[in-house]
Amino acid sequence: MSPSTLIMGKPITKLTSDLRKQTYAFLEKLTEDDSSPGLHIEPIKNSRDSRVRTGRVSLQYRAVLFRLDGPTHPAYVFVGVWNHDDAIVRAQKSELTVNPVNGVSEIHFLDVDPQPAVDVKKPLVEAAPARSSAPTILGYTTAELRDFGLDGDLAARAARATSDDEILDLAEHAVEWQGLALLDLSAGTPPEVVREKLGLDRPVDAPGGEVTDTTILRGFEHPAAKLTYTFIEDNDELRRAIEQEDFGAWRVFLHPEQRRYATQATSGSFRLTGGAGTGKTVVLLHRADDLAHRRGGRILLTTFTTNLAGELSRGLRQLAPDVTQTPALHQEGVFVSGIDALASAVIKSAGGRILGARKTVLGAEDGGLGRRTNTVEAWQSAVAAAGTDLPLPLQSVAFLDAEYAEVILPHRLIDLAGYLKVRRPGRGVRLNRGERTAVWRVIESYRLSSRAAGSIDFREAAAIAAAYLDSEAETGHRRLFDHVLVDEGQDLSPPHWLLIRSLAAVGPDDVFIAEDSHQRIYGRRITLKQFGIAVVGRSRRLTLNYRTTAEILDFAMRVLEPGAYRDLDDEIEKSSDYRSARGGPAVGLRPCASLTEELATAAEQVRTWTTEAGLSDQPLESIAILVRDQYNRDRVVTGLAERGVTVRSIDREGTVGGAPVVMTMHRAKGMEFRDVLLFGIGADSIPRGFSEYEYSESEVSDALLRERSLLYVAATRARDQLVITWAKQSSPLLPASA
Ligand SMILES: Nc1ncnc2c1ncn2[C@@H]1O[C@H](COP(=O)(O)OP(=O)(O)OP(=O)(O)O)[C@@H](O)[C@H]1O
Repeated sequence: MSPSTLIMGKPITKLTSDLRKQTYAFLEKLTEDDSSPGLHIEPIKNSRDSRVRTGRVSLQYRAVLFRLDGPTHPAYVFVGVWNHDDAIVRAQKSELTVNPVNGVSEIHFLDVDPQPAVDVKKPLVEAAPARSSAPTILGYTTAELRDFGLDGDLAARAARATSDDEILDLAEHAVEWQGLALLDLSAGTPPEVVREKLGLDRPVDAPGGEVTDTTILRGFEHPAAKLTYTFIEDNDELRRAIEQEDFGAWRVFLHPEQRRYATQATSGSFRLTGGAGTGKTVVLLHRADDLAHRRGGRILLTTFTTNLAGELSRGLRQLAPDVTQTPALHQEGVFVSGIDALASAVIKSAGGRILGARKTVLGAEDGGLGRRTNTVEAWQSAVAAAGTDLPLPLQSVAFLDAEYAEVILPHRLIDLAGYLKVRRPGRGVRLNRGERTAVWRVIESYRLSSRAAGSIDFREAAAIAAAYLDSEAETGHRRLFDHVLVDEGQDLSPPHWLLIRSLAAVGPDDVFIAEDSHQRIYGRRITLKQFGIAVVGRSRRLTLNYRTTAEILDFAMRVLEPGAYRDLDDEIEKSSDYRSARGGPAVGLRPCASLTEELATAAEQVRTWTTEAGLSDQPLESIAILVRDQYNRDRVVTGLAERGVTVRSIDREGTVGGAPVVMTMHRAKGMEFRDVLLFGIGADSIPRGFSEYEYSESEVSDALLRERSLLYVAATRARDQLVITWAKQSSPLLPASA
C-alpha cells in the first residue's frame, strides 16, 4: 500500500453532485493507496507529458492527473474530470511544467477548446487578431514580457493588444498568476512591484534549471502557484476543495498578498485597505484562523453591525470549523461581535465596577446603562429644553451628534470648563466662547434627560466600556483580548476606536484593521493615531477585485472619481489602480418616464434574472434590489407584487432564501449578490438634500462624499450584472455612460 500526496487546482469543470461524490471517493482512495485496482491509474499514449495519467471515477467519467515522484511517496496533481473520450484528449494535450523565469509550477492545455476557466490557455490556432494600425497599449515588447515569465504566445498577443478589453480577455484565459501580472502591468504598475505582489521576487529555484519532479513539487509551494493550486492535507480539506463552487474558492486559494497579510506577524497595529470586493474580509477570516492555530489566546473579530458579525461568524465556521468561537468574553478562542454589542457585553460583564467609568465619561454614576437612547429625538428635545441662544445651524442634530461623538466623548468632557478649553481640530466650524457655552447647555440637557430615562446612546456605551477597560488595565488586570481584528473600519466612530484601543495591550499583532475609505457611509473621517493606534509603516492595500466584473468596477469607480477621499492614516485614497480579472455584460442604465414605468422595468428585469437563476441553479436570493431608503423599499415590494413578482423585504433580520431580496443600500453594506438592480436613482433621491449640514462647508462636502460612497457601495455589491433605473431626471452622481 502506498499513500500519495494530492494537489488540487481550482475547478475547471462544474460537477454534478453525484459526480462530485464519486470524485471525492476516487481521490480519497487515491491518497490512501494509488495502486488500488479500482482506480485504474494509467498513462496515456501519445501524450505531450509523460507524467500525465487518467483514473477511473465512474463507468463514464475519467479524472486527468499528473503523477510525480515525491521524496517518500508519489504525488498526484488533480486536473479535473471529463467524459471518457474528452478526458483522453485533455490528458494527451496537457503539460505540467515550471516557469523557466521564476520556477512557479503551471499546467498548460494546448489545442484544446478554450473553456471559461481560469487557467486554460487560448489555443494558438485562434491566434493573432488582424493586424491593426491602432496603437498598442501595454508599452512592453514581447521579449520583455517573456523575461517577466509570461508564456511566449501570451507575451506576443499582449504586446500587440490595442485595448483594455483585449488585455482583459487574454488575462481571463491565461495561467492565473500570468493573467494578474498582465492586468497590473497594463495598469502601469512597475514590474518590480508586480513581482513583489505576486511573490515572484522570491523565486523557488534558480531560473532555467532542469525540470524534475522535485522542482515541480517545489514550484507548487510558491505563493503564485497557490493562487490556483493547493496541497490537500486531510479528508476534510479534500471534501471542501471538491464541494466548493466558485463562491467557496476564497477558503482555499489566496492571492499571495492576501496570504501574506493573513499570516504575517506584525510588530504593532496594522491597516489593510482595499476597494470593495478585494477580499479584506477574506483576509480577516484567514487571519483569525491563523492566529487561533498559531498563537491561540483570546481573539476578537468585530465589525460595524451585528448582522455583519453574523456573516463573519458563518464565514469563519466555513473556513475553520475546528476554531472555537466563544460565546463569552474572557475565554480562549474567537469572539465574534458587532462593535456596539461588544460594548454592551463589556458593560454587562463589569457589574457594579462600571459606575466609575460612567462617571469618568458622563460625569455621574447614577442612571441606567441597559437601554439605548433614540438620539435624534433626544437631541431635538435637548435643543428645545436648552433655549435658543444657539445659532440655528448649530441646533442641527447632525452638528450636535458629531460634536458629541468627535469631541466631547473622546475627551471625556464632563463640564463646561473642560469644553471651553478643548481643541476641536477637523470640526470644520469655529465656536466662540458664547457658542461653546450654549452648545454645552444642550449637551447637559441631553445627558440629563437620558439619565432620567435610564438610557445611554451607542457612542456613550463604547466610551464607557473603553474607560472601564482602561481603568482595569491601570489596576493591573489583563486586557480583554490578545488580538483584535476589525472589519469595515472606515465607519467606526471615535468612541468605537477608544474601545478598540482599550481591548488589547499595545504590542505585536494587537490590532488589525480592514477598511476602505471609499465605502464610508456613516460619520466622518478620523485618523487612527489620535486614538493611540499607530499604523505608520504598517499599512498596505489590496487592489485586485475578486467580486465584480471589470465593467461594474469601472462604472463604480467613476461614481467616486470627483470626490477626494482620505483614509484612516490621513492619506489621499487613490481609486485608479483597482482592477478585476473578470469581464461581463455592460452596466444597464434604464431611464424611465415615470415611477409606473420604472416599476414595470424593475419587474421585467427581476423576472429575467429569476429565469436565469433557475437555469443556472443559482439561489433566488442572489438577486437584489437596492434602494435609498425604507420608503422606497416598501414601494418596490408592493409595486412588484402588483406586477406578479414576489420579492422579500430585508430589514434587520438576515436574508432568508427562496426569493429575490429588496433592501436599503445601507443594509447591503458588506454583502454581495449575483445580480443587482439599483432602483430609484433619480436626482431627487441621491444625493440627499443637505439642509441639516448647512452649518459648515466641510460638513456639506463630507455628506456629499458619503452619498457617492453609498452609490459606490451599492454598485459594488453585484458580482455579475448591474442594472440602474430611475424615473425622470437621473442622479447627478451617476457617470454619464455605462
Ligand atoms: N482569494 C480569493 N479567491 C476567490 N474568491 C475570493 C478571494 N478573495 C476574495 N474572494 C471573493 O471576493 C468577494 C469579496 O471578498 P470580501 O467580501 O472579502 O471583500 P471585501 O474587500 O471585504 O469587500 P467589501 O469591502 O466590498 O465588503 C467574496 O465573494 C470572496 O469570496
